Amino acid sequence: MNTTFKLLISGRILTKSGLVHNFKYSSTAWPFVKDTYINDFKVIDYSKKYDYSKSTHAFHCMVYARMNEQTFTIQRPRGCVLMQMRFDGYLGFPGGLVDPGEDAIHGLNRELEEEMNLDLTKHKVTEKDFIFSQHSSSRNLTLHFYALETTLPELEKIEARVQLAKDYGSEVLGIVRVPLYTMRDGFRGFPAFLTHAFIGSAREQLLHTLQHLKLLTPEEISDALAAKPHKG
Ligand SMILES: O=c1[nH]cnc2c1ncn2[C@@H]1O[C@H](COP(=O)(O)OP(=O)(O)O)[C@@H](O)[C@H]1O
Repeated sequence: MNTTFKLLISGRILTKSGLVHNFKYSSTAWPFVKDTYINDFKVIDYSKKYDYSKSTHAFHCMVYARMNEQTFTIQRPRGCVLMQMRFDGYLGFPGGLVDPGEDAIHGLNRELEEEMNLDLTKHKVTEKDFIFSQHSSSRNLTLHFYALETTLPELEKIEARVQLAKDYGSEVLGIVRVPLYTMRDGFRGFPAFLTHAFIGSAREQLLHTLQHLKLLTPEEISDALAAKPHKG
C-alpha cells in the first residue's frame, strides 16, 4: 500500500467504565510498515461504526524531540525518542488505562505525571498529538497512541526528573532512549533494539510513529526489520 489518505475522525467514546473520550481530529494516514512481528492488534478507524463501548481503552504516549546532532562520530539520528523499561521486563511507552469516569486525555497526562514525573505546567498532551488507534478483539482492548514533541534541552530535563516519579522503582524501572541509527555492522543500534520484548503493540506503535513523524524513512525501517542478528 503506497497511497497516503486522510482520516477524518470524530465522535465520542463512553466505555463501560464511564471513560469519556471526545474525538475531533483529522490526520493524514500513512502506509504502514510491513512487520513480521505477531500480535492481534488491528489499526482501526473510528469513522467506522464499530461498537467499542464495551472495550477497555488504554492511552500511551511517545515523548520525543527532533535533533540534528552528531552523537557518535558516524551516527546522526534525526530524533530522540523515549520509551520505558517496565516492571515486567518489557519495553513500553508511558501511559495506561484511564480511571472510570476520567477524561481520556486527562488520564493520559495523569499517567505521564505518575510514571515520568512530567511537569504538566510545561508539557501536556492534547488531542492534536494523536497518532493512531488499534483494537484487539481477543483482548477486548483498544489502544490509543499519542506523540508529544519537545525540544532536546527540554527532553533532557524530562529525563532528569524521571527518578523522582511516583512509580519509579515499582511500575517503571527506567527511561530509555531508542537508538535511531544503525551501526556499521548493520545490526547494532536500531535493529538490535527491536529484538527486545515489547508490551502490547508498543513495537508497532514505535515503528509506525517513527515513520509518520519522518524520524526514520520506510527504507531505514525495512532494513532494520530485515537485519540479521550479529554477535555483540
Ligand atoms: O506502551 C504500550 N504500548 C501498547 N500497548 C501497551 C503499552 N503498555 C501497555 N500496553 C497494553 O495495554 C494494556 C494496559 O496498559 P497498562 O500500561 O495499564 O498495562 P499494565 O496493566 O500491564 O501495566 C496492557 O495490558 C498491554 O497489553
